[in-house]
Parts: sequence; structure tokens; C-alpha cells
Amino acid sequence: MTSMNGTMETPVGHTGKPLLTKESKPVKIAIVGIGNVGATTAYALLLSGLAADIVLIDVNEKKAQGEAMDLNHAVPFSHPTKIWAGHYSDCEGAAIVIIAAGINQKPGQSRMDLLKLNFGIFKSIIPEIVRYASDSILLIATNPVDVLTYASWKLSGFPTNRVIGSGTALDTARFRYLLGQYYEVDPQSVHADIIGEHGETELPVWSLASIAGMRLEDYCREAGKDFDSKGMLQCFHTTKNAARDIIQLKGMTDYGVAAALVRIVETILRDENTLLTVSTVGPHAGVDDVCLSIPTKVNRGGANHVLKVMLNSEEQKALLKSAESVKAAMDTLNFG
Ligand SMILES: NC(=O)C1=CN([C@@H]2O[C@H](COP(=O)(O)OP(=O)(O)OC[C@H]3O[C@@H](n4cnc5c(N)ncnc54)[C@H](O)[C@@H]3O)[C@@H](O)[C@H]2O)C=CC1
Ligand SMILES: CC(=O)C(=O)O
Repeated sequence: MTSMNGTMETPVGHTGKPLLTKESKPVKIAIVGIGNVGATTAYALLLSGLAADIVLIDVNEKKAQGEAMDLNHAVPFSHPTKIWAGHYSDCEGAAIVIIAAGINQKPGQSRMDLLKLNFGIFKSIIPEIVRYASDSILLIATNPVDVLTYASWKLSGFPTNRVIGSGTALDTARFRYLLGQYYEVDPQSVHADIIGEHGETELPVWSLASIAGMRLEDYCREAGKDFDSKGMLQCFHTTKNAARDIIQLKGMTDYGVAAALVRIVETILRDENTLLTVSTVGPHAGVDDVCLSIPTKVNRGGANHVLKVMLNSEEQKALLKSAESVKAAMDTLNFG
């Protein structure tokens, strides 16, 4: 960008902070937990070219070392990036610390079944991250993600804007994909959110769903399609059951969430002000100090503004139920 007097200006984002330029300080991202999700996220991050340094941390140091070696062999095909297996001290200077450490669901388990063990893991890792990266943004993927986003906020003492859970960003992507298939349009042209808990009580916001700015009913009329609420409901049920179904088939899920995490990282680093369904600490749906997902403005400062979405009364009730369900799980946590 050239100014009026002909000198080069550093482009700034919506919050006035500099966007990434060749002159910017290299961006370091740390990932804690280098299993399926952590390793796939590191790979997606490498291909995105967003980070100059990616540090991989896992209690299983050999796994982190192996993944770092393997990922380094993709560097000549992607972007100059330094990737290494490190320790918590290597989080120093990280802009974002992604957390994917902990156990995953086995077939038949719910996300909430993971809470006790994964909360124990978070109690040990969050203080270590805070010790070395007290200015970072925490981006949580480990399940149950809403409850652990809340736990990360409590354990870190960070302001709420710097603790973000991937929340229903993935569910929203699944939903848009399925609706795109259903209506035969690019999912990027479908605007429809899944909000609430990343789990059993999540809900679709049908009342605000649109394609090309038209309500779905109007779009169907324009496109000469049947407006079939049964088919639409099936898209939601397939979304809600996606993790269970994928886990039955391949044992875990990783590509979708990795893409969601990298998109959130991109939104932060590029100061985009993009509205994403990420999980944040809030009063949400009238419930205090609860984490769940509602469209939220994400930028260089993290999660900066949760929208007051105009839900209909049925959706409001379902969101309250979701908030109460997450709150009940949060109330079982012992921070002592
Ligand atoms: N939020 C979302 O949309 C999604 C969340 N997940 C969640 O992500 C988490 C990770 O899943 P996977 O990668 O499949 O599991 P995984 O078992 O493949 O990897 C977990 C990694 O965490 C490491 N770990 C365990 N304790 C640790 C500690 N104290 N410090 C550092 N590392 C530690 C393990 O050594 C392992 O490498 C699970 O809780 C899973 O449910 C998975 C997919 C989507
Ligand atoms: C595992 C999980 O939370 C998901 O794929 O949605």
C-alpha cells in the first residue's frame, strides 16, 4: 500500500493492528497434543503458509518428534516454515497455542464421557502454557470442547477474548456442506449456522438460514425446488451425528476440525473480523459464565464480540437448554 507522499505503509487490519507482511515479526504457533487432530492441524497449518514457526508439544515426545520430521519433508513443497518438537518453554512468543491434547471418543462414547480425564490433563498443561505464553490466544479443540474452553479460561486467568474453543465451527461447516449438497449450491453460498454446545444439545438456526440472501423457502421457489422440511431436518441430523458416524467408520475425526482450526487461526492473524461459530465464555442465553458457540467476531484480539442473534422463540428455548446442559457439566469441575 502506498501513501499520498509515496512511502510504503504497513497494511493494518480492522483492529488497527498490522496485517502479516514480509516485514512483520514471524508468527509462531504452538500445538499441544500431537495425535490425530494435532498432527493434521500442523499439516494444514504448514500448507496454509500462515506460520513461520510451528512447535509441536506432546507428552509422548517420540510421537511429536516423528511428526515434526515427517512434516519437515513437506516444507520444500509448501512454505518456508520451521517445525520442531519442543517443550512448553518453546511456547514463548507464540501468538496462538492450539490445544488438542487428551483422549478421544471410542465408538459408543459421548464427548462428555471424556471430561474427567481431559480436565485432569488440562489442569497440568494450562499453567505450563501460561508460564511461557501469557500473551497468547488459547484455541481449544479437545472435547468436550465447551467445558474445556471454560476450564482453560478459569485455569489461565486470561481475558475471555483470548480463550476460544473451536465450538460449532466444525458443525456449521458440516451443515453448510450438507445443505449445499441438498440445494445443489456451493456450501460457501449457504449461510446457516449450528449454535450452542458442540454436542448433543446443538441446534440449527433455521430462522436465519439463507442462500444468496434469500430465505430457504424463497430460494426453493426461485430455483424450482421443493421446500422439503423433512429433507432439511435430515441435513441437521446427519450434521449432529457426523462425529459418531465417522468414528464408527475410521475411529476418529481429524480433517474437518483441522480445517476449522486453521480457519480460526487465519481469521485471528489476518485480523479479519470474520463471524465464526466459536465457543466463548459468556453470559449466553441468559446463563452466566458458560461456554458455547454463537456467531462471534474474530480478529487479531481473539474473540471480540458475540452477536445478539435474533432467534425465534423455539430457537431461544433450545439455546437455553444447551447452555444449561453445558453449565451442568461445568459445575462438576473441581478447580481446587
Ligand atoms: N472440537 C472438535 O471439533 C474436535 C475435537 N476432537 C477432540 O480432540 C482431542 C484429540 O483427539 P485425537 O487427536 O484424535 O486424539 P489422539 O489420542 O490421537 O491424540 C491425543 C494426543 O494428546 C496427547 N496427550 C495426552 N495427554 C497429554 C498431556 N498431558 N500433555 C500433552 N499431550 C498429551 C497424547 O499423547 C496424544 O498424542 C479429543 O478430545 C477429541 O475428542 C476431535 C475431533 C474434532
Ligand atoms: C470428534 C468431534 O467432536 C467431531 O468430529 O465433531
